[in-house]
Amino acid sequence: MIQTEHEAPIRVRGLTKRYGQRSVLRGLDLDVAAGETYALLGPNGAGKSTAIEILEGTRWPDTGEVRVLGREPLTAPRSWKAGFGTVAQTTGEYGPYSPRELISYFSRLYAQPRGVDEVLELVGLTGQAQARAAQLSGGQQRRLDVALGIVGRPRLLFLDEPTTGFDPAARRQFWDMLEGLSSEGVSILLTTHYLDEAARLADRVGVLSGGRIVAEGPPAELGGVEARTPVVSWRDASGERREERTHLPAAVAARLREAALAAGDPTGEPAELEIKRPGLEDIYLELIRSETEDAQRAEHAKLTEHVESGTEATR
Ligand SMILES: Nc1ncnc2c1ncn2[C@@H]1O[C@H](COP(=O)(O)OP(=O)(O)OP(=O)(O)O)[C@@H](O)[C@H]1O
Repeated sequence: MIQTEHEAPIRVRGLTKRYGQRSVLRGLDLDVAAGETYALLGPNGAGKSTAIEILEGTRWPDTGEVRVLGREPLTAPRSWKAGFGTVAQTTGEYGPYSPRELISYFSRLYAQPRGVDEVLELVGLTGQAQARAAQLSGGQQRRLDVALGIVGRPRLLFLDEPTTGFDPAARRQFWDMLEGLSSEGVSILLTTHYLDEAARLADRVGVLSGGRIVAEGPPAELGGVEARTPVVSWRDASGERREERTHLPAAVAARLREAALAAGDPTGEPAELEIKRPGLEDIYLELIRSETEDAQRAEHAKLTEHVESGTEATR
């Protein structure tokens, strides 16, 4: 079926994937809208690369519905691949060629490629255009991966941990480039372990844990209002570290000051007072922690049930 005007570039329903006995995706639902940047987050081994490889048509799913640019990846014609660009987790092997030669070569595979100089400029490799790709630094090779991913003017871009190995200035330059692509209407599905990267780039983030998206939303809203409750912490008179979650941190600080004054401290300054608002990283870590605990409890309950039913059977 051809993509309808209103069909999202990525639509996934109930996707499952096992490697042998290990169930990696257990009913993944995912939508990425036209022009949207979506960051897929999750701990090592959560299945992010597996999901992306299935979307790109390089890995078989077990069950579920997957549509990318209006096609099922496994039955799509070769021309479908020209609609998206991909930057895999590992850097390509570029042999003895230079970035200019490689970009020029890859550009011939597409109907309306970007100009070679434009691509070099976009990824910040103009100065290394003639160098041997194999001799570029790790971060520069990664930029070359990106260059080859965008040369075909894709409508959709898959980026699997694209800025690993970038220095801070290169990351910022890369973010600007992605924002430029996004403003041209390119949809982006990104995986990253850098939460600041997700917060800066993504319209929405999704947390993959236990084979499913367990939380999803704009970076500033993930986890809901409760998860963002400020935490006031201080050290009390006995030296113990205390903390209080509150939507009124100034009121708590004022109360602590009153108490310190009343206790005879003329400064009224609570020891080591801090007010912290949980950021995306704190919220993400808390989500993963509670999901892992839930999964361990479920596993434990299953095991106990199994042992008990075995005991019953031997009676
Ligand atoms: N070809 C394969 N055969 C068997 N197991 C695999 C294969 N590819 C991945 N796995 C396993 O599937 C799980 C998910 O791997 P995947 O690479 O999709 O995770 P990820 O979320 O991308 O991890 P990371 O953040 O470390 O890149 C891991 O436990 C991994 O060992």
